[in-house]
Amino acid sequence: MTVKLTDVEISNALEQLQDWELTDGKLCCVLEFDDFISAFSFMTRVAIRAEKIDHHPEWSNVYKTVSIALTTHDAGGLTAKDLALAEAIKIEFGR
Ligand SMILES: C[C@H](O)[C@H](O)[C@H]1CNC2=NC(N)=NC(=O)C2=N1
Repeated sequence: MTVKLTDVEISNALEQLQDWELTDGKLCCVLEFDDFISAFSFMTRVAIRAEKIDHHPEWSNVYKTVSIALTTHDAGGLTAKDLALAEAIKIEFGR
């Protein structure tokens, strides 16, 4: 059973994660790349990391923009798994 983060834990996490905001209870960001191939290769790298930690993003890609929303469906809110995936995304984005 995955434990939901508290409001304090969420606001602490948001302070660490620049580029991210809370929208409808999900951890969201919109990332811009130089071109489509950079955006899509980023998504491929994140997909491999997501599969390894068994936690998957809700996301979409339009040309060189990738929009991401993280939540834990099993828990009905944000958990440590979302923070772990956000960290992996941050590493792959390069900040
Ligand atoms: C069985 C498996 O662990 C679950 O279905 C996982 C897979 N990836 C997941 N990803 C996300 N974002 N939320 C989940 O609740 C979730 N559950």
